[in-house]
Amino acid sequence: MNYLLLAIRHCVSHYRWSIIGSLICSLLVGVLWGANIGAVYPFAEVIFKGQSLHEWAETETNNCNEKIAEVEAEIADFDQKIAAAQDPAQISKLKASRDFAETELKSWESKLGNVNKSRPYIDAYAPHGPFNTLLALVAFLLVGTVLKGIFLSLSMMLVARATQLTTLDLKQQLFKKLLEVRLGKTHISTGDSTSRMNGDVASIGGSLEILFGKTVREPIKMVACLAGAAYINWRLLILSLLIAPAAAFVLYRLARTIKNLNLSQIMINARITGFFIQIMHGYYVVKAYGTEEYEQARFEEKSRQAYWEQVKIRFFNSMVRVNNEVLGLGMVCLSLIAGGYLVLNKETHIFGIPLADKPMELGSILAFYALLVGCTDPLRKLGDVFGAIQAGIASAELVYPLLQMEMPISDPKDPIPTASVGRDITLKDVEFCYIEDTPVLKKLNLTIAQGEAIAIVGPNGCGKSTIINLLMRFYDPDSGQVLLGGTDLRQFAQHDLRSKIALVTQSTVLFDESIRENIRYGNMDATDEEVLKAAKLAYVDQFVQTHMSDGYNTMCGDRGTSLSGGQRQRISIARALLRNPDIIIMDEATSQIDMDSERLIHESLKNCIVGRTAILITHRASTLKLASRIVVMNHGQIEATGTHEELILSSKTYRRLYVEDDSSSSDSLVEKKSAA
Ligand SMILES: Nc1ncnc2c1ncn2[C@@H]1O[C@H](COP(=O)(O)OP(=O)(O)OP(=O)(O)O)[C@@H](O)[C@H]1O
Repeated sequence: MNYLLLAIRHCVSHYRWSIIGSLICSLLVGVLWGANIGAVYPFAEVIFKGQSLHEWAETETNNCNEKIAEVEAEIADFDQKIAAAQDPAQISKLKASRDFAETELKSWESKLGNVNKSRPYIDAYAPHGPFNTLLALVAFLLVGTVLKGIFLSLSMMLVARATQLTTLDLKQQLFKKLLEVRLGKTHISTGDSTSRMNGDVASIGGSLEILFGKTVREPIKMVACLAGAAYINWRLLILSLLIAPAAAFVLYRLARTIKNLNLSQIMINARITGFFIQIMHGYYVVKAYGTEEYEQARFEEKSRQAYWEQVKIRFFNSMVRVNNEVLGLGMVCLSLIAGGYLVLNKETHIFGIPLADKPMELGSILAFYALLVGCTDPLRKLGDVFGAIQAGIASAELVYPLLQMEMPISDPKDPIPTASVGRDITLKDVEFCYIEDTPVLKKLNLTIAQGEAIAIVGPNGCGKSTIINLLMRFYDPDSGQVLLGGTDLRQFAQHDLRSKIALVTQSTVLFDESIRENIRYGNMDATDEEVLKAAKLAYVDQFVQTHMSDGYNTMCGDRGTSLSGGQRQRISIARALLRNPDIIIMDEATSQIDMDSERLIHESLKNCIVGRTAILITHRASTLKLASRIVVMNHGQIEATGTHEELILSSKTYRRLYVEDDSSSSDSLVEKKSAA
């Protein structure tokens, strides 16, 4: 419950007036519910005795006075007998009977007091004649029900406002957190993130709505009924509630089981979501390799697990309902037996246990039963929502630890502005591994002077992109330092650092927005003219004018899939150019550019890197030519540094990658690399 309490606290502290308003409305609903059921008492009195309220009050007053006189006489009799008695045992028995008569006297006096209090109102307002009284009661029931409906609706609206706004806040916080904590070595899968954001937040919102709605309203209704029943006969009520502790224990055990089942269900659903997203992304691979049936079978296996968990949850939820219905029925049965015995035999005791001060009348026992039956409806409704609350508790146990997760990559308290340092980059004794004991970078040292353009080459998996990950501070090194202008990157605010860098990655990521907006992503403040200028420089304009019917408004599709690989890369280069960065990083940024465009784009890249620190990870000879220095990496270390000519002589890895084929052909270089 702890984590759900955080959601409750948020809801109450941020939307307190809605919650207070809903509580007041719920209270009124409860009172009206009890009052409507309590109306059975005068209704029964009128129907069974054919009296108006005036006559009833008259009869009650006379009846009470008679009873008071009778009991007073009894007490006086007991006093005489006690005074005359010798045997201590008999005296104590007489005293006990006298005490009981005293209680009965008080009860009649209290009833007389109540009747006397209500008489002025009955005299002033109550209708005359039994039928008119009946009509007034029916009108009271109708008005009560309409008012109850109005307050119920108000309460539901106010609760919905508070809980939906809390859900919205939670989504915002979670979105912000997911943007932060997926950096570094924290592994949060897409399936888990999606599941937390959609299913779990909605489940928390749903259980808050129930908690502030039904779980407040229904118990108030129950309390109103129990209070009415206690007013009629509290001893009989306690007897009726004897079954409650056992039912509460069963409920407690069921709660734990349902919560654990919900946790496991959420995990399975997250795996299904992750699997589904993966298959949708790899749709054409599935089709091309004809693995539909295989994937269908995998999907079915995962879905079946979820199905079984769901069946178990449904079973235990139904047990809650059964438990609550047994509790409700048990209460009514116990009171039926005991109350029936008292009324039929005009008794006040069962097995010597006093259950009533005076013999119960038909009207009061009927009202008592009606009030107990009035408790069973809220009990049943609470049983129905119990499972949803347990699901909310389980979801909160997954969402809140994520929200409280420390940022794996954090900003310093007093960040140094990047404007105050140079743009030279140094990697000093950098060691890094993604998985423990599997080093990717090993004591790596590299310096890139301000304004220098270097190319990094090396076989697949040697750690080139990992250097970029550290430069962008997507990860921090395990040991050693990455420095900008001599200052450790950890001393800068991440936003400030990244604002100085433009990154073009091999797998271009475009959003399902227009081409214009995808370019503008590089600088959200750029004007349309600036966007167009960058687009022209990156040769986006060329294909937009000839191929795109909607021009720059053409939508790029889900992850840019409506465009070709080369078109996507050009857009991402335009995006980088628009950023006007101090440092430019190109990770295989031109691998999909066609031969025609290659020369033109390289002209624009050449202009782009002038005066900037540039890091080019490339397999293309033409891009290599843009660099003043080439760094050769192998097994997470720098093997050699130099110009193309120097490296041919000094580096075995470089020779293996670039010289054994015709180095003037960019195509052959790419092929050679792909085979590596
Ligand atoms: N997120 C990750 N989790 C675990 N291991 C990773 C992760 N990213 C990369 N690696 C591993 O780190 C090593 C270096 O990867 P990196 O992407 O830096 O290589 P690269 O030189 O850029 O390769 P390529 O030329 O193929 O792009 C590889 O062995 C890779 O499997």
